[in-house]
Amino acid sequence: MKSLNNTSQKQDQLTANSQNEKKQNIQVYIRLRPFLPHEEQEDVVEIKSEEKKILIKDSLHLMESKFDQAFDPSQNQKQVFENFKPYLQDILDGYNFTVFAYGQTGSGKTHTMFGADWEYMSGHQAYTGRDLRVQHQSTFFESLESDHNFAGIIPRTIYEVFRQITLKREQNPHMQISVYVSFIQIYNEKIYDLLQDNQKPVALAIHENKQSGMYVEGLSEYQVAHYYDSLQLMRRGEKNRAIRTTQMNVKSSRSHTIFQLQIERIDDSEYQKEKKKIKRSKINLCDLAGSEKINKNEVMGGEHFNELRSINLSLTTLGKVIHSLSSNQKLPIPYRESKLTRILQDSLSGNCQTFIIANISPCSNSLEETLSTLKFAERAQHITLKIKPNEINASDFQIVQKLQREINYLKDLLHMKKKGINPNDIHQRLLKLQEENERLKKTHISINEVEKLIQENRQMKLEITKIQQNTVQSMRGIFDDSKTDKDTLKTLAESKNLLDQEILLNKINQGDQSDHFFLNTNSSNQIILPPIQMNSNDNIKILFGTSQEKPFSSYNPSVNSSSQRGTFINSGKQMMRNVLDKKTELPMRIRGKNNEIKNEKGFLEMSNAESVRMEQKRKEKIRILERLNDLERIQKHNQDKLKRELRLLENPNDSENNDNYKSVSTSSTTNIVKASSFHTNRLTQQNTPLRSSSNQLNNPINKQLKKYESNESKIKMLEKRFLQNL
Ligand SMILES: Nc1ncnc2c1ncn2[C@@H]1O[C@H](COP(=O)(O)OP(=O)(O)OP(=O)(O)O)[C@@H](O)[C@H]1O
Repeated sequence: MKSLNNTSQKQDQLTANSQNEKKQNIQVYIRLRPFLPHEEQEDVVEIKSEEKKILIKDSLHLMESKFDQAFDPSQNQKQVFENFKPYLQDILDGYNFTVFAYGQTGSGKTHTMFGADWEYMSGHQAYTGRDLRVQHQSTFFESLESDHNFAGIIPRTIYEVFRQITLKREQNPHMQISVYVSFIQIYNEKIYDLLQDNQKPVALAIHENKQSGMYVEGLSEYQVAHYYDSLQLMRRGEKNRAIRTTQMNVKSSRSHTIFQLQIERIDDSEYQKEKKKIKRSKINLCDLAGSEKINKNEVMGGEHFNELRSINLSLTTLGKVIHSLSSNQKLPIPYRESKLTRILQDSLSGNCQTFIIANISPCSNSLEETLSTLKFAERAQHITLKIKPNEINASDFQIVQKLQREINYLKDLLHMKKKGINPNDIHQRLLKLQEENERLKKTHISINEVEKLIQENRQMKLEITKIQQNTVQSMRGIFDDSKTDKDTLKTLAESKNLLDQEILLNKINQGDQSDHFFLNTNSSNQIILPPIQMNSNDNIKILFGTSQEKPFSSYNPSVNSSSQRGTFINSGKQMMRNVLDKKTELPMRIRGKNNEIKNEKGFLEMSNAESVRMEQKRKEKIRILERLNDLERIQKHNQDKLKRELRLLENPNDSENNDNYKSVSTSSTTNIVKASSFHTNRLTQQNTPLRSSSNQLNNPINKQLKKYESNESKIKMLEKRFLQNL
């Protein structure tokens, strides 16, 4: 099969309208997947890839259709991607790019977009060998150049974008290019962020504005510096995706997903400074949920039925939108009837180079669905899009942002007025609150001694935390100094306890600086433990650095020879340190209402094992904090008692304070002296008994002190129990 392998061919299809504007039809590619092992091999669908045609022939149908490309089952992932590659050359010039995979359930959409399914393949005859699987998997991570069969369009597009960025930077070092990744899921007609905590899914809303077109409010956008970060985010999202086993597919995607890359490019060179331009492009890579007929004979749960209804609603709307856009009559376009069409509105009718991959199955029992997919694909071919680069002046951008802020401020004022609140009132209230705070602070100073005690308690709390940490370390530390580094690594790989793994890695980090142990590192500064140590996928420790510290800043995807690669590899220990320090954060921004952007720190998972470890740590932290809160409550109770005591001493005639004081025979001054000496004693040597004149036992202060001491011992007991429980 010949692919569209050069830019000139592509240019033929584009009609220059104005200087940078081009007209282009939606490009439609057909991909026929191979028969799966359990499927009966029949000869009803044929692909003539040279002629870009598909032929359907069975007893009832005979039909031939031509598309922009037609891929037969022998064509691998790399060959398919080669057809998109030339279009990605424009991506840094501000052109938008969308690919979506459409087709019946089980027709190969996820395979095409993401890549081969490792888990499923491991059970496959041809891929049962664990070593072979591991080998393929690491190929997938290491270099897409040499992987032909596994990685799909999404990883290959990311790789290509970063390759383009490297080339652009080589040409112009003043070029500032930022890449942001987000990952959306549309499930049951609700939009979710696949990169946020999947335990608490929050449905997000879509908005539109002139600056950025359609956008999802609250969606996280992670800033990534290279291919590996983006790939990790892709895998994190994949894990959070809704899937189900259906009659047609063991792992059927029940949601539409859109993996987004936003690229912002600013030329910062001197001669550009006056008229600095920002070029922005958006890449949407969509894996649609598969169309599936409701089978009357299948017992289907309510949830499954709802999924199907939502999937069918959005796919029917997509069909209607395509029909309206491709027809000559001016029909209303029902974008708003589903979330999918609303999000894809820009890609379907606006300023975007759009590609549809129509996936089909070779089986005769899927023929009806195949024909419906082909009908959809034929219509989509007729849609023409006007494409131009997204470019704005940097100064315009700043002005727009400032205006946006002002608008928001005015909106807030309006909102307050509507609610009957005078903004001046709010200011007054704020001032009063500040005054009140000042007053409270002063009162606080007058009970200085008590403050000291509080300080002491804080110190105690710190010590408790320290003890806890030491206990955790000593209880969990399993490493043995006499072990060789190789043994240490072996223990690490075999260890089921993730915390043990971390401690061991820390030991390696902090330990002997000479190269006693051997770590495999590849071209991309990944660390791979030797295969003999692999018991499960989790033991393959492939660790990634992140953009902030740039541990892998010398990463250059364009370099292929292994000798050149060798020069990139730092010391393995150094890299481990990079990974184990708090380097798991990426800059992240979240789009708010009215296109405001909030900058935050985002977390990037290292691996499945890593994420489990993080979760364990989080739970541990919560548990410890809860315990500490308990302790703090008891301490506070004691402090309050002491405060009351002190107040009483300062003002002994205050009858409200305590009736017991009426019976105190000694003078108030004496008591004050005693109380202060107690506090001083508490601060220096806790167990020094209080010396007083006569009726020690009857003295109410002593009674209180006794109570305090008994509470103290209670606290100690609690601490002890707490530490034992750890
Ligand atoms: N080109 C291909 N080569 C080899 N195997 C393939 C190919 N396309 C699909 N498959 C296999 O077919 C099965 C179904 O594919 P996949 O899950 O990608 O379908 P899908 O269209 O995404 O389904 P759904 O809509 O239900 O999620 C998988 O086991 C996949 O590995």
